[in-house]
Amino acid sequence: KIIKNESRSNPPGPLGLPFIGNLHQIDQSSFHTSLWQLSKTYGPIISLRFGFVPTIVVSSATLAKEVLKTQDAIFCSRPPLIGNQKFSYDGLDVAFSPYNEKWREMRKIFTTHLVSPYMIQSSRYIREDEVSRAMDKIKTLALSSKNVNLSKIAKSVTSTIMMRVSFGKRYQDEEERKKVLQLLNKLQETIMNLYVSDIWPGLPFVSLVDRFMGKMNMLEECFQGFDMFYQQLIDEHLNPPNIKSHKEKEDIIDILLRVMKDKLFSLTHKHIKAMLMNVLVAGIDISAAIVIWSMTLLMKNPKVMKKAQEEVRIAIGNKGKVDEDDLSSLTYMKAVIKETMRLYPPSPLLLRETLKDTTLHGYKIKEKTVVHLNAFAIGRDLEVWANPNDFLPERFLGSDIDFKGNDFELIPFGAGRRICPGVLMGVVMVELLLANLLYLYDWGLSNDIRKEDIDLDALPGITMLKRNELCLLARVYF
Ligand code: HEM
Repeated sequence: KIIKNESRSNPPGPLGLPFIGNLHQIDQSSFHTSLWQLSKTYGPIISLRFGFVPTIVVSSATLAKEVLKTQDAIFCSRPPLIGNQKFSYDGLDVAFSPYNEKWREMRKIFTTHLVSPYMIQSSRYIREDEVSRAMDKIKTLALSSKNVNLSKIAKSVTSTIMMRVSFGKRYQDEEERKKVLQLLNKLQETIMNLYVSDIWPGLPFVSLVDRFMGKMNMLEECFQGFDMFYQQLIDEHLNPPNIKSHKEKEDIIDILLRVMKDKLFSLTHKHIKAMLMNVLVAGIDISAAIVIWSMTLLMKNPKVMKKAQEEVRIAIGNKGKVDEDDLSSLTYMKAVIKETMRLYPPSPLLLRETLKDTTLHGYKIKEKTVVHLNAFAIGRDLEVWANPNDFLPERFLGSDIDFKGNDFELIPFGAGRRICPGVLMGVVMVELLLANLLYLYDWGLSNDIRKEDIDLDALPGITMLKRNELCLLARVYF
């Protein structure tokens, strides 16, 4: 009788096996789609068990509101997974830290110093400069009828911008920037690894198994690569070389070292490195992913492409480039970006952990339950979206729905206490790059490819990146 009562108070879900739970029912290479499929069978709240770890998956806007607003104070922590712990210097950062006083301090530093409106304004010249350099590169390719690898270009732009903003120098040395991009790819891969220690915490020898399987080495190697890179940059900032020629305005490392010196917060170099990790991981891949998915969907929907190009070309006239001041007038392009993030939210799953026992949708949820909010599934929820599989930016015209954390059917940046603090910085970078691509060039496919052939496959990882690079032909319009 007791067992029956207990099972009724748990959210529904597929029956698991002893010891492994539901691990065998999930496709790790496409975690969010796998969870989405399960939600179609079991409903907007499912309970799963990965090894010993109780997990729930939330896949409707109504329940997302309950989790991210009504009960945000209970659902606002993050689970201490092996990979996240490693890359956050054991939770010294903002993104992976559990919810506690220290996190509040770090988040305050992040929002008031690193991604504040002032910081966004003062780094504007960097974004405009980098986007304009990328447009010149595309022009050269266009004039010689060579393919433009937009995936490469988008990552190159977002990485150069974020590295200039963070470290105060422009990485002309391709090798060094490529090394950082490679480390970021490795991070995406290692962080998605299944660690035995995460699945069966508390069992003896689990960490030895992870070690034996080479996973810890991979993690350590990637982490050390970043750590050495950051340390070198911090040292350079503490003992700057005499030649000041390349020094830009105050960068993120300068700011954090200043905060450390002012002793307002008890910062160490490790805290600084953990925050740099957040800036790079969040700023580079995610912003590039949005631009690449937008261009992919525009290529597959030529009418939408035409409308977006007409808008920007009429708004900008013969000026020759789109500046950040011009972005506010590009209503249709902004709708294109929203629609892209509805279908391809670059962080498809928001990861949370409960701080105490609670009740959700009539079900009992225990303290330290891992929670996946499936933004991907919510963006395709038939209850809230008409024709969810169609790419229709028009649905956002004249609609108040935004991604600022108040509309729970569209949560590419999350919501509540843990909402992305970098929204403004990310969005302006995405809009500036996309607007210039649409304004300056007409885009086409090589002869042997039809628009139907462009695939929509995604790579596994915490960021949903397009698996195959998007290569297009550009024709100079201006
Ligand atoms: C443009 C694209 C971006 C998207 C779509 C995005 C998305 C997200 C999402 C979904 C979360 C988790 C929110 C939650 O759990 O509710 C997040 C957190 C975070 N993002 Fe972003 N992000 C973007 C850009 C940036 C940028 C440019 C930065 C920094 C420079 C940044 C820094 C962070 C940090 C530090 C967190 C952790 C917040 C916390 O846990 O308190 N993001 N982001």
